[in-house]
Amino acid sequence: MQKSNTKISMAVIRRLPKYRRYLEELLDKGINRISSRELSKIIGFTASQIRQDLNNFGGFGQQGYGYNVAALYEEIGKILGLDNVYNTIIIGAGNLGQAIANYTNFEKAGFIPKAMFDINPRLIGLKIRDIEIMDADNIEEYIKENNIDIGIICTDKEHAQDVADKLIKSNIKGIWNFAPTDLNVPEHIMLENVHLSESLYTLSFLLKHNREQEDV
Ligand SMILES: NC(=O)c1ccc[n+]([C@@H]2O[C@H](COP(=O)([O-])OP(=O)(O)OC[C@H]3O[C@@H](n4cnc5c(N)ncnc54)[C@H](O)[C@@H]3O)[C@@H](O)[C@H]2O)c1
Repeated sequence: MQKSNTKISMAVIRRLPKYRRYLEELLDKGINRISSRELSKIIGFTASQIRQDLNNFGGFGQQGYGYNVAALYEEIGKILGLDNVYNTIIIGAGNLGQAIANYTNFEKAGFIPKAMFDINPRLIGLKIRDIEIMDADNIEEYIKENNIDIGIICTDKEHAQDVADKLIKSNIKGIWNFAPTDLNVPEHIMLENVHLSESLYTLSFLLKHNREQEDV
């Protein structure tokens, strides 16, 4: 029973992949039923936080029984849209772009890498696994002809906004941005940033101040 999740806070949504990861581990161990208290022990959120989070989506637990791990895992996957398949392209076929192209688990989760794009003539025409690196001049045409949902930006930060503008013009739906810059995108484009250096500098702070990390 899934309620509309339009009003769910981003804080809750950002916890869902973690729930799903722990539930997958439980399934791998053959555990099919878990109480919010037991889940709390392994995941680190309080039991009431867990109940509150999952109630947002209609609640999957039953008093005295707890949660059915497989059902909850599947439902969270659906809420996250992981029952869909997404066509993706990677723009910037350098170190990071190639690493992402080589990481087959994204593909297994339904994020299909259809092509890569670069401006470097030495890269154009090469393949990473079976994914061809194409000339960045052809991005817009390719997106329109191949029903691409997500553009993954792996260029340097100086070119990232130009690339984003091209993606937006071609009616891309989502952008996964790895360049360390804040992109300007219209509201209808879903944008998710991965700023690795910010995470590293947070670790630096934690080391310097010897503070334990807290989940918010
Ligand atoms: N490699 C990492 O682990 C890492 C870590 C943190 C952040 N990042 C960020 O990710 C991005 C990529 O890093 P990298 O190490 O892969 O860099 P890289 O220099 O190896 O690759 C960048 C690629 O983007 C291409 N490019 C530049 N402008 C382009 C355009 N307009 N269209 C298409 N391709 C274009 C370049 O030719 C190059 O091949 C950078 O913004 C970097 O700051 C990378």
